[in-house]
Amino acid sequence: MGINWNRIDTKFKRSPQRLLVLIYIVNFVLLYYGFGIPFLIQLFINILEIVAVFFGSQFQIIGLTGGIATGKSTVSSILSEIGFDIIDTDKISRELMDNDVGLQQAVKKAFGPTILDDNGVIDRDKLGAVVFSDAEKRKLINKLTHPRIFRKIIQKVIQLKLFQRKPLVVLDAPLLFETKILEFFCYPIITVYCEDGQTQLNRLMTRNNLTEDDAMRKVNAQMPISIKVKQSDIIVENGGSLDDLHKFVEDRVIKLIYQKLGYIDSAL
Ligand SMILES: CC(C)(COP(=O)(O)OP(=O)(O)OC[C@H]1O[C@@H](n2cnc3c(N)ncnc32)[C@H](O)[C@@H]1O)[C@@H](O)C(=O)NCCC(=O)NCCS
Ligand SMILES: Nc1ncnc2c1ncn2[C@@H]1O[C@H](COP(=O)(O)OP(=O)(O)OP(=O)(O)O)[C@@H](O)[C@H]1O
Repeated sequence: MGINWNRIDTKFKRSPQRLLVLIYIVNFVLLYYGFGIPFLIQLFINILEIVAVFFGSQFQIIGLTGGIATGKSTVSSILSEIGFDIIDTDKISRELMDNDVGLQQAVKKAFGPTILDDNGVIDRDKLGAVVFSDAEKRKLINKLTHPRIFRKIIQKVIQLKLFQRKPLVVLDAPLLFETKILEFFCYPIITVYCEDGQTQLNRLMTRNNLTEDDAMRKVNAQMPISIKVKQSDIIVENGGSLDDLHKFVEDRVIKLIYQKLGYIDSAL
C-alpha cells in the first residue's frame, strides 16, 4: 500500500492525507526501531494506517465555500452541469427544518413563540432576524442544527462515494471553515468571494429584498472572507458578470481541481 505523492499538494495544509502521512512516518519509525513496543500496539497502528488510507481515498470530497451571496450556489450549479455531484448544506438544513420534528421542537423550545408564524410553524425570516443579529443565538441554532446536518452529510458522502463510486463530489457549505471539522475532509477547498464587498451587499439586498443594514448583519455573522480566502486552495473572484463566472469555472477552476487531485500535471 503506497502513497501517491503527486496527489499531495505542495501547500499540504489539510486533507486526510496529512493524517495518512503522519501515520506512515510513525509506523516506519516504529517498524525500524521497535523501541520495545509490544507487537499488539504495532498491529493497532498498522490497522489505523489501513483505516486512514481507506478514509483518505474513499471519502475525500471537494469543498466549496464563501461569504453569503457571493455566488456559491451559482458555482455549484455550473459544476453540477459539468457532471460533479453536489451536497448542498443549505438545502439539507432547510429540509431538516421542514421535516425533522425533533429539531422543530428543540428550536421552538429554545427560541420561543416570537419566531413562529400565525400557524405555529417556524418562520425562517423571523428566526434569521434573531440569529443574524445575536452571536449567542447563532451559537444556539448552530448547536441544534449542525449535528443533524453533519449526520446527513455523512449519509450522503457514504451513498455517493462508497455505494455509487462517484469520484467528484462537492460539498457546498457556507460554514465550511467556521465548523472547524468539515475542512479536514475537503480537498481542494474552493472559496467564492467578491473583492468589492459592496457587490456582495448589493446582490444580497437584491436577492433577499433586504436593507443595507440587514445585509451587513448577515455578512458580519460569518468569518471574515479574507481569512477564508487565505485558507483556500482555489479562489474564485465573482465581482464580474455571470458570463465571466461561467467562463472562469469552466476554463480555469475545473483544471485546477483536476491538477490538485493529481489527475493532470499542470493547470496551464
Ligand atoms: C437562520 C436560518 C433559519 C435562516 O434561513 P434563510 O432561509 O433566511 O437562509 P438560508 O438557510 O437559505 O441561508 C442563507 C445563507 O445564510 C448564511 N447562514 C446560514 N446559517 C448561518 C449561520 N448559522 N451562521 C452564519 N451564516 C449562516 C449562509 O451563508 C447561507 O448560505 C437558516 O439559515 C438556519 O437554520 N441556519 C442554521 C443552520 C446552518 O448553519 N446552515 C448553514 C449550512 S451549514
Ligand atoms: N457574477 C454574477 N453577476 C450577477 N449576479 C450574480 C453573479 N453571481 C451570482 N449572482 C447573483 O447573486 C445572488 C447570490 O448568488 P448565490 O445564490 O449563488 O450566492 P450564495 O453564495 O450561494 O448565497 P448563500 O450564501 O445565501 O447561499 C443570486 O441572486 C445570483 O443570481
